[in-house]
Amino acid sequence: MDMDGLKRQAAARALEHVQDGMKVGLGTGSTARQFVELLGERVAGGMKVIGVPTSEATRAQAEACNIPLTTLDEVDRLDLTVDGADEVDPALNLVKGGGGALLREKIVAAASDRMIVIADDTKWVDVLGRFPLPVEVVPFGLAATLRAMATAFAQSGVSGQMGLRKGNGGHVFVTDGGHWIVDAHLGRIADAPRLAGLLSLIPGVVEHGLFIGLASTAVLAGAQGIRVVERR
Ligand SMILES: O=C(CO)[C@H](O)[C@H](O)COP(=O)(O)O
Repeated sequence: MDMDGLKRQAAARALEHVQDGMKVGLGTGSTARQFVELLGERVAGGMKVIGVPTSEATRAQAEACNIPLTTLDEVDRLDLTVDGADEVDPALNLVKGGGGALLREKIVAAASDRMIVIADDTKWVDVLGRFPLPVEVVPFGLAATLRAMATAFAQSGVSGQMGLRKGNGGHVFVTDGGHWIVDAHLGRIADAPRLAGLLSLIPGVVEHGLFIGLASTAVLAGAQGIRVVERR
């Protein structure tokens, strides 16, 4: 089966957890896209749910699928968020933000009673860090923020190149929130919670792509079938 087929399988399994009347966070990326498409089919069939999208791209897709939407200004908690990830480790800590939506993704996940991560099984890693860590920053004072990030890396025992993410045409990639993203090539993050805490202390860092203790379930689709991992 091709990658899209695996992503769809994971999305379909997560859909089994969506019940009538739920408020659902809608993730971003190619795997979350499969979930939104399948949810749209359920809505067309009469299921009553209300979604909160984690990006403008997901909002556009959900609207096209006629999924009713709301915001976190209008509802308090969400029952469930279903989102993809760039990496998942055995503690269900994640690297996210490959699609640049990490800030809204984390806000929505943190407002949810449960987060189910859906992915093909290439995203499963023993230790986070093979995928470059996205860090959303404000443009003002970028050099100072990069220096502070390098210090945070050293204090948590990692190092590596940092690069400002470029989008189409080589222009700086701008997030839905109007910020920039620095991708940090760290290789191996032995203590992800510590690094997450240190990055959160830096004034110019808006948010980082380490999702610690947010995911409760991972649904991983591979050639051998689907594996469901619950956080202990
Ligand atoms: O964090 C994300 C977007 O900010 C995505 O969930 C992550 O990049 C995985 O994307 P895909 O499902 O396309 O592999």
